[in-house]
Amino acid sequence: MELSLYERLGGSEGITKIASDALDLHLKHPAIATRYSKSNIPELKKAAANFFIMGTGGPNVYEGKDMLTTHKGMNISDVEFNAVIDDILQALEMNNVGQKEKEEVLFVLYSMKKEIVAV
Ligand code: HEM
Repeated sequence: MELSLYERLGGSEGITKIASDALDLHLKHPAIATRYSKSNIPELKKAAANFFIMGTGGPNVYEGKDMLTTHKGMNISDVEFNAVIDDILQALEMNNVGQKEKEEVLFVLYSMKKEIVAV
């Protein structure tokens, strides 16, 4: 049987590193950096890691809000959504994640677009 995406991304440790790298890239990304100017970055990194741990088939450790509630009223654009996805793909590459796993993550991220953009 194939291992879960969670396991193939390096489990909780691997995903925590990927989420942290992705957030660091967001903070340097001109299209989206200001969105996080009031955020508690360590807390947000933890929430992002836990969300991905749960969403890839790991333990159910996420205690944050659902994606629609989180992003409602933020008026997020397509450009911003693409910027977030670019950063996450770059973080996956920085952590030597394989092509198949990158494609699976991209698919999961893209499927959440309708709960995030212009909601
Ligand atoms: C598939 C794409 C995305 C995913 C999976 C995602 C995921 C998350 C998660 C898990 C949280 C934490 C919620 C909580 O702690 O309750 C969050 C918060 C947030 N997200 Fe997203 N997000 C995505 C796209 C975006 C985009 C495109 C933007 C705008 C550039 C954005 C801006 C924010 C902001 C500003 C917060 C709140 C930060 C805070 O409370 O300090 N997100 N997101």
